[in-house]
Amino acid sequence: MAAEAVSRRLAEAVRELSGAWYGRHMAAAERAIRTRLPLVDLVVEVRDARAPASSAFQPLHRRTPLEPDGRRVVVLNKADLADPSETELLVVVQRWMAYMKKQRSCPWVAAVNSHNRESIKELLNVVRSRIREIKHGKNDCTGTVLLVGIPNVGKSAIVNAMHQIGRIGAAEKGKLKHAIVSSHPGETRDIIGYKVASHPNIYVLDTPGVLSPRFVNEDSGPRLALIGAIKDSLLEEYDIAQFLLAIVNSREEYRKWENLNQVGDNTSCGNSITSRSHNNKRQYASDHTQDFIVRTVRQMLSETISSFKGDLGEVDEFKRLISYQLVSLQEAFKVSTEPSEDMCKPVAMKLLNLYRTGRLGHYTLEHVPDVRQQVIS
Ligand SMILES: Nc1nc2c(ncn2[C@@H]2O[C@H](COP(=O)(O)OP(=O)(O)OP(=O)(O)O)[C@@H](O)[C@H]2O)c(=O)[nH]1
Repeated sequence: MAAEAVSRRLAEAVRELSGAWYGRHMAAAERAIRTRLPLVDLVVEVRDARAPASSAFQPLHRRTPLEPDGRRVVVLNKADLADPSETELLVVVQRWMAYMKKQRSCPWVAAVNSHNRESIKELLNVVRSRIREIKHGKNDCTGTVLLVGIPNVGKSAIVNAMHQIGRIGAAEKGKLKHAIVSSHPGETRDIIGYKVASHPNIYVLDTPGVLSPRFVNEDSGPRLALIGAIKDSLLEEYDIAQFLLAIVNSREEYRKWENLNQVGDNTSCGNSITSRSHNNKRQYASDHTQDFIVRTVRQMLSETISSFKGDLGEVDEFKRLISYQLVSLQEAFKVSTEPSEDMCKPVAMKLLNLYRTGRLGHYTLEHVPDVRQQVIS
């Protein structure tokens, strides 16, 4: 309840923006994507594994979808940042639903980490086999794939990885292109094609991120702000950081940070989505415990939650803890500013950066039972 109150405040701030993120450029991109939808063989919809429902690409769902051909693959990217057990469960549930329905209209769902070679290879295999199916097994054909999604979900990172890993000829390797990857949303401005495979030839079109001005769900705004799909500059970073702390304080992850100084961090989750099935050392993500700042921040958060004497079920008490944590974090981050300057902003930005790069643990913001109905239909 108390955490929800913090979330509601951010939801209001997002609502007050009235879709300010949806500018002329995004509207033009949406039109261009719609024009291409009927022309391509396959659509790969990229979502954020931490918010699989809120990060759905609305333009696909508002109009007659691509089904019943089932020419859609849903990629839950940034699986390394989500709670691995929740992502795996969602993928399994979704695949079962597809199997039970025995319809090709259910999209194939894959959890991916675009920084992980094996993960991208698996995705390439799925795309390749889908294209072969659609082209009736012909190897000498050409397939086109439209990669769509909201801003900052990692479309360009995926296309770069597929382009580099895809089995294209040595001569073609010299012509490798690079899509712009950035931690800020809205960097991709044009639709650009990349060859990712031969026999059959497969071209993937990377598209600009499009986030609809209105969300289906009231709770989506804060989640989309936290995962970085909405430009931080449109909101107060401090509000987003408070929402993040509300989540951290409500989950159990901090308990693993209690004894950081004594025995080292035993929170190593690795990248269990992709690492479980492969024995490649490089697939294990760092748990960042060698990073002094990360350790200090985790420890500080753990201590402040454990030692808090107030009632965390009470909204005011819960907010008091968050305010206290944000002040304590100034020291942990070694933020020093002039007395006249606002210390909150740099602290909030640093905290968000830790979360968005997976250094503050693995949090899925939407749980499987809640999203199953709406998530991947
Ligand atoms: N941890 C992690 N970070 C990722 C992953 N994929 C992408 N990123 C990061 O997410 C940020 C956004 O990636 P982009 O590829 O630029 O996202 P995009 O969807 O093309 O963004 P737009 O240009 O806004 O449409 C970058 O900082 C990437 O490094 C992933 O699987 N895991």
